[in-house]
Amino acid sequence: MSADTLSVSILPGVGPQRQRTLGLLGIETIADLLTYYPFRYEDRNAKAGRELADGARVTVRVTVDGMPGVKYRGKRASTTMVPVVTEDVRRLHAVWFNQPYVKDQLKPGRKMTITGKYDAKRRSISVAHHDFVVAGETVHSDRIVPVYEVKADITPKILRNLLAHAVKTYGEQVDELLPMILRQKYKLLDRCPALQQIHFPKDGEHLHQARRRLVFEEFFLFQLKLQAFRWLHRHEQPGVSHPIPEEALATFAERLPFAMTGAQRRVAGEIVRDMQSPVPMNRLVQGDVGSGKTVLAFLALYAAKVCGHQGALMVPTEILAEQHYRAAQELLEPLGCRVGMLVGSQKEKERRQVLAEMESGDVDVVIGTHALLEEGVRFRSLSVVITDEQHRFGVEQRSIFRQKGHAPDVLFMSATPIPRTLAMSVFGDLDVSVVDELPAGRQPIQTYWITPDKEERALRFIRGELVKGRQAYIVCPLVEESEKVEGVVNATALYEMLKDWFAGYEVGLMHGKLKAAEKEDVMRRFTKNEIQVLVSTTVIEVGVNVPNSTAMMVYNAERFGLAQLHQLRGRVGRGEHASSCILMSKPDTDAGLERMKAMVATQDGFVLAEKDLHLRGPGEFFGVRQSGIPEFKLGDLLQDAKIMEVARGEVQECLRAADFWTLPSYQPLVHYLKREKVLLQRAGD
Ligand SMILES: Nc1ncnc2c1ncn2[C@@H]1O[C@H](COP(=O)(O)OP(=O)(O)OP(=O)(O)O)[C@@H](O)[C@H]1O
Repeated sequence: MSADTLSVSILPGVGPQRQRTLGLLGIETIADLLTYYPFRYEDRNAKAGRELADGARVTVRVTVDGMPGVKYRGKRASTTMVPVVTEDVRRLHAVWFNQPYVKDQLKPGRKMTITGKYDAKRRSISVAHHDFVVAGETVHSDRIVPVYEVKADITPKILRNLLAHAVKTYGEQVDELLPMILRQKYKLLDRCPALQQIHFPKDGEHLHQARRRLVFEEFFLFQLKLQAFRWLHRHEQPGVSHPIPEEALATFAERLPFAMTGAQRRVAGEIVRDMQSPVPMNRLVQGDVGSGKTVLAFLALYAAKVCGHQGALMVPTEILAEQHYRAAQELLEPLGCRVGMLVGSQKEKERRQVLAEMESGDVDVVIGTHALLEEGVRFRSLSVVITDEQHRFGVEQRSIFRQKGHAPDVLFMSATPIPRTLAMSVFGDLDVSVVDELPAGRQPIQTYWITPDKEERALRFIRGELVKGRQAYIVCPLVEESEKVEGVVNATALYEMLKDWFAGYEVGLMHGKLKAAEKEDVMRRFTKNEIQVLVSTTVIEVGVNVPNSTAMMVYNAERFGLAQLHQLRGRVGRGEHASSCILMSKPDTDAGLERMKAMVATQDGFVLAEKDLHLRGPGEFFGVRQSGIPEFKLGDLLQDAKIMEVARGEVQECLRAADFWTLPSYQPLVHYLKREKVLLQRAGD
């Protein structure tokens, strides 16, 4: 068995309790542990007293130079202070907060290495970490020290011990995935020394080399998954060719209550061309919020039916499935398409019926959630698969979905503008269409940023919209009181308050903790204008479409990222009426302030995404749900963009080689693809 699959429970000192905590940190196997990377490093190489900079976190070697004193403030708070002298004879004070017990160890003449923040005015260091020097021994802190996220009984020290043991015992046994030829070409460390150095770096240069190797590996494997998926897709001939008659397209366009925009027509043309070809389609449709992507998805589903096949649309939430189901029924049923829906919360009887209809071909189009991926879900002849907000479904899931048809055409829809600087390397495997035009007649959304003292004025403004017959969303970060965070509004309390405020109108409450049926009911009533004000958490952020809503107010707007605010704002301005978005916040950071300003300044999702990326860095930008891209453990898409480019090119080369799937040196990669379910194992493999 390779170390990749061994459980951490084989490590000394890991009993059931620690194993559980490790599990909470996402560490189950030895491989998980070895790739549990530090989130930062501290340079604990000792500095001389004269090199200390005010406010900096520093490490110095000192000798205790007097008696320690402890002052108590109240029952628990204490300050322990002792005079010390540095090796270059500067006198300072070392200070410990709330650790009175260190006093006993601070004997005059004792040598130690302390790390902490230096205050030049007081000439003191508030100690966060100390190590006493035992005669003749080198101190462990005199180097670059990794800092990990830890939890409960897994302290930094325990984690480090486990890592030391794992690296030593199993480091040699972890699978080396990168082919030798690439390691040589780019002078990359082997995997074992790289893991050793990333956790226990000898110095800055070793750390740099370790990181370079592991980031390359991470990006390479990411690209491999993407591109192998596409490769298989293309080579699994024959795909389905859809000879869509011109008249069918014309009929579809006539049924629409509006004329398509130029951008919609262009993208529709690209989709139709892909579908006509026997090479399976693999296309991403990117479009800003409200640009009208849904109709393009429906067109593809309809085209499948016209050609005698079936189409499926998979969306991330039941709210969306329900919304698209209703819209698809309205548009497609008069065109002779039978539409079905499959979601997790359906009653067994309903579910069985729709499953039977899908298998027999009694439904042509199915809209659903993850439930579509389950075993036992079968189609008579699935030829088009569409996933909305594709990033929420990994390659593995796409692969499972694809197996339910015979090399079906695949279309991804995304409302997340991925900054152009990154799109190339991240969507390296897809053809991309951009719906870069909003439907005619849309009025710009007026965005206001206000401070909380203007809350009443804003609510009065919203009432004004209701009087005009419009509807409103009021969004806040938390669901209920129990999650209480100082100064942050929760939906349940806000709902209670606003019911009175908007007396005479129906106020609804929506959040992720409601039962599926309740959510559906609230959403249906809001869509029908039986509810005028919807108080909600961010569950409404993706795709919800109620064009009569013209006002949105966001409480604690500082708690949301730019991309998320943009998505939220996109829930209004979807019809002919002028709309407004009021962001209420008192940002306490510069970045928060910048976000508010950016939201007021522009409505262009691409501009905002670029800004967000630079304000927060890719880690956080891509970490949020609305992102677009998986999180990387180590790689940083901005800083390491070059490595991603190179990895992408190398993967292309590998896959181009005729013998990729059989050559022994690539076998570890082929096994990796099987393990990751990109390459589904066939019986007998
Ligand atoms: N060409 C058009 N002319 C007028 N209205 C349109 C046009 N295309 C779409 N619409 C309408 O615009 C609204 C938004 O469209 P849709 O829901 O498809 O947006 P979307 O691109 O999916 O946005 P989001 O990503 O925010 O969900 C819908 O009410 C839709 O009926």
